[in-house]
Amino acid sequence: MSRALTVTDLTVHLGGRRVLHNVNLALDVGEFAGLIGPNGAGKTTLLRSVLGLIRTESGRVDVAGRSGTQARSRIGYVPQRHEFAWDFPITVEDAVMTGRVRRIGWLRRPGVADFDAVAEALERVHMAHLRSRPVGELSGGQRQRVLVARALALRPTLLLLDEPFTGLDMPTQELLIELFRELAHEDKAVLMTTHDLVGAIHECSRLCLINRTIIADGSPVELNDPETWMRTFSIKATNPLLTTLG
Ligand SMILES: Nc1ncnc2c1ncn2[C@@H]1O[C@H](COP(=O)(O)OP(=O)(O)OP(=O)(O)O)[C@@H](O)[C@H]1O
Repeated sequence: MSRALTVTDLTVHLGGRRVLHNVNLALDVGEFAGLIGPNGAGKTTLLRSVLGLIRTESGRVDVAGRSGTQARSRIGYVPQRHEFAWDFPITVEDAVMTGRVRRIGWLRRPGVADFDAVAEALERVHMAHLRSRPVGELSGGQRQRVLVARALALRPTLLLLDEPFTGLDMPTQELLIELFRELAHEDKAVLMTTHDLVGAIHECSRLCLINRTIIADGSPVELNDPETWMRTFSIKATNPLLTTLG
């Protein structure tokens, strides 16, 4: 099993406040991990730090044994849906091709390999038949599938997903969860933030509980101590969430 991601002693300050403190996390190819924590816990900040989009105070990020720009070229990122410019007048195929820009270079034209990667990514999310549709005409579920295809077009080693199920109906959630599991079984590691705790416990092979730092990390079965969940979410022992999670 090869290591896809290593985060070592990562500390991040934003707006003069410490948002992440000494975060340590390691993920192997084959793992489908859920990054779980309350609002403001630093989940998105951690993903954006791994992507190199946020200046870190200290610490180190390695992707597939590399750091810096080389490492980032191995990451596929699915941002929250509202972060994409859906009113931009481009087709589904063009939107997915933007995922290849780092590989193609800003001023070059896409080649055969790029069109192949885009076609394959669209097939995987069942969107090939809509490749010529303007992105502004898509439903929420279709938009989410475009974002996933855009990340896959890069053929990444590590896939980072920021709340991919928000506002999706059950069939679309099922299609995506099945895809994420398959991708992990192939040659990737998948790290997903989610507020769907029950779903994460059922679907993820690993859970990373975070509240500014990693509170606990293990398989859903290993994380059976209510104290851990109480610390992560700052809740009392009587909170119904603990009963729901079993
Ligand atoms: N650009 C910024 N400048 C200052 N503070 C920021 C900035 N971005 C995020 N923060 C703060 O960092 C903390 C972590 O935010 P982040 O979005 O990473 O949390 P999260 O766990 O993803 O939350 P949620 O579940 O609500 O999406 C929050 O307190 C937030 O207000």
